[in-house]
Amino acid sequence: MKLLCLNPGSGTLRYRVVETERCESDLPSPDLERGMVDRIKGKEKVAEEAIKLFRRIGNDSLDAVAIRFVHGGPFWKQRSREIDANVLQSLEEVRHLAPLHVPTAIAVAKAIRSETGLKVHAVFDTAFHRTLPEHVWRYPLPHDIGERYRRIGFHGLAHESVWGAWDRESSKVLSLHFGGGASACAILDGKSVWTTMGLTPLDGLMMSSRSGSLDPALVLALLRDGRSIDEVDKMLNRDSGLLGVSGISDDTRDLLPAAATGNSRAELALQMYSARVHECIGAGIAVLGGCDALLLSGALVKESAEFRRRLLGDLQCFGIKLDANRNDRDDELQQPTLLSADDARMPVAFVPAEEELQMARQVVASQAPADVTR
Ligand SMILES: Nc1ncnc2c1ncn2[C@@H]1O[C@H](COP(=O)(O)OP(=O)(O)O)[C@@H](O)[C@H]1O
Ligand SMILES: CC(=O)OP(=O)(O)O
Ligand SMILES: [Mg+2]
Repeated sequence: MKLLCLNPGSGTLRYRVVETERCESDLPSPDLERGMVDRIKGKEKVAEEAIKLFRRIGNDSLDAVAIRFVHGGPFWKQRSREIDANVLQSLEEVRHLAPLHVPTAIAVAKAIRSETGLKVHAVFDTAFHRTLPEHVWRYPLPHDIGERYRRIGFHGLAHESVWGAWDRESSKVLSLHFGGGASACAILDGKSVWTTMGLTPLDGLMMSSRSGSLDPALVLALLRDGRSIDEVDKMLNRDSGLLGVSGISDDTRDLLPAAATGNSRAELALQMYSARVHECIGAGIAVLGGCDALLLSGALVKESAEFRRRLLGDLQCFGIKLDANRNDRDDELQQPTLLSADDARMPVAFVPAEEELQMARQVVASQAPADVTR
């Protein structure tokens, strides 16, 4: 099956055409066509780009389309599901739980469905985290709040694909993904056992325009001080993180040079981002009881040696030591690349997050009769 995988993130639209019969093979990339529309915001624009792409690739050369849904709503434990009007309605109901993602994915789904009679699959970024143990997924709230308000976890496509591309002999893996959103995932023998995002992808690490974790009473204080729910939602999701602190940009391609030329708010934003990553590396290692490999992925670490140094350069207490020659390169990392020194106690590597390939795998897996997530 020739599947067009569309991945609308918080800052980009990535796409890839995958021949699904080959997506599990270890042969050189089963790529037919792939790419990214960068620096794109707003659901209408993303949907327009998706349609342009679909028309260019051509209805006749495709068998189906898959769209990444960051929040799966009632389907969050499933790998994927064919979209129909009922599925779309259920996903509409969780648009507020991932406001940077779900409304856009819905707009893309509607646009593609109005263009073609091909099957369109929603692929869920949450399924990998269905193995979180209860003491991790449950919040310390009154017990009868139940499962509705629980940790779900996101970036599952990225974390699972990174784990799958790494040496599967490693039992304890800490995966750190840095895109517009950022999260960590502790993986024990291939299963997600802890992750920093929660009920929504606003939780955990500081991000490009998202605050990450805060004192929950701060949200109450903002509301009590007269801001509306929508204003607070916008502040936390769109006006915070690197953008809010720096006041310049949500993009490390702007902030790193600004910090280098003395912009103190750009420097502060980058320091705060790294400090939260340091805290979560400590937490992840504690959760796993050690760590056989620390794996980095995502656009922010892919081509910036300096950013990787900021994140990991000062963590020798954990046995983390970047090798200057391996890390300090100007080119974009494309393949799994060891970054740590030979005498480091903990291997550190960059591993590309093949989210679109993982989407194709999830569509295939959920069509198999034995699929456990159905
Ligand atoms: N070299 C780069 N290419 C693309 N994005 C980058 C790069 N360096 C930093 N970024 C930041 O990373 C974000 C893109 O991350 P990515 O994971 O591709 O997208 P998304 O978060 O939309 O999934 C951009 O919004 C931008 O702020
Ligand atoms: C889950 C999430 O935040 O995704 P992205 O990094 O693609 O915005
Ligand atoms: Mg992304």
